[in-house]
Amino acid sequence: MSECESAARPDSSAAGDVLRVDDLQTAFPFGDRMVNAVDRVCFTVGRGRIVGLVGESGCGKSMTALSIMRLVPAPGRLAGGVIELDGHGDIGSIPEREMRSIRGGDLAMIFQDPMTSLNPVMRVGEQIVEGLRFHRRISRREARDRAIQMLTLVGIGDPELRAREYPHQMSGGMCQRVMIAMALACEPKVMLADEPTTALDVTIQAQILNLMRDVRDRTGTAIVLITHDLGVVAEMADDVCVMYAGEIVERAPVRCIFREPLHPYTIGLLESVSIGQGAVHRKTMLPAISGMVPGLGQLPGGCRFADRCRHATMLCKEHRPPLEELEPGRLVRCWLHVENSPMRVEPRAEAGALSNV
Ligand SMILES: Nc1ncnc2c1ncn2[C@@H]1O[C@H](COP(=O)(O)OP(=O)(O)OP(=O)(O)O)[C@@H](O)[C@H]1O
Repeated sequence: MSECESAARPDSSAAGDVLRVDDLQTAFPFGDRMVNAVDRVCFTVGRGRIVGLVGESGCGKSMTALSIMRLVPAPGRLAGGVIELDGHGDIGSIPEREMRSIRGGDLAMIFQDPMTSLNPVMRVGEQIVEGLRFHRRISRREARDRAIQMLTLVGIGDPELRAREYPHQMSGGMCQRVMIAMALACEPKVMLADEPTTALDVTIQAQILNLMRDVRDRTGTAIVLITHDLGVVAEMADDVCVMYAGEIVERAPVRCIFREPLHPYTIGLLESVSIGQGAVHRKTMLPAISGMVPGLGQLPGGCRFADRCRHATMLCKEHRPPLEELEPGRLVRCWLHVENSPMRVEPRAEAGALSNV
């Protein structure tokens, strides 16, 4: 059994999990060995829930999503674990041919740059129609009606006219809406969204986030939202997975992450932003956490955050902490919170004590 297989699901379990990722490992060659860029990652996503994957650049967020899509770039490869998608079983081990019918169907992904998904030489309406015809047995006419319906759903005015345009005739925000329309056309059970608003200006960003939440409410599609932006997480996510150097270091309902973060890395991330009046703002003065995420060649044997953590002891440097379940849906990978650890502190006292990471 994996270290988190027995751990309780986040709050989502009541709604029924549509995605269960367990012990996911994705490896890349480094010198003469394989190193896990995604290391034993576990989380679940309930129907209609939004799970935020957060962490600095290089923490393994995108690679986790690409692994779930089975799109790991060579020479990387899935090295272990289970990816259970509702109605399909473990999609980590099915033949590629079968996977192709799931990608863009029950499992969709949108990227930061819509141009990675949109075909520049095909009219956008036609692109949605093509996706629908590949995944669903419907006539061209039905597919065309559905494409217009989807463009309307994502807030594109004059959809009949817009459907005949090419991506280069549209703004970045419009293209992102088209990509979301494409991703949602087949009513996926899960949509993986990798920094979907990072490239957009603030007003459009808010519109796209509202749109995603609205679509989730209307369709019940579950969303895995990848971002380095805690403001987006605070606004959108139900549950949060904080990633560091390929591992999940904290997993909790969103309110716990903001009110009572436990992992020194989560606390450091929160200290690099200020939260007020319901919004999260980036501070300009910091960085609150000095140092950098270790590269694949320098992953330490013990706690991967130890070199940047002011609480680190020899125990942390030499031994990898387990992902400890403190209460259902609340998990943390830090010796400060492991039962019987000599470093253990009481969670509530510690939230204040650690405020200065
Ligand atoms: N094609 C590749 N070959 C080798 N290593 C890779 C490759 N792609 C990613 N990695 C490594 O995998 C790790 C995780 O990268 P990943 O892109 O998933 O991080 P991320 O958290 O999504 O960061 P960002 O927000 O910058 O995309 C990093 O150490 C990165 O260097």
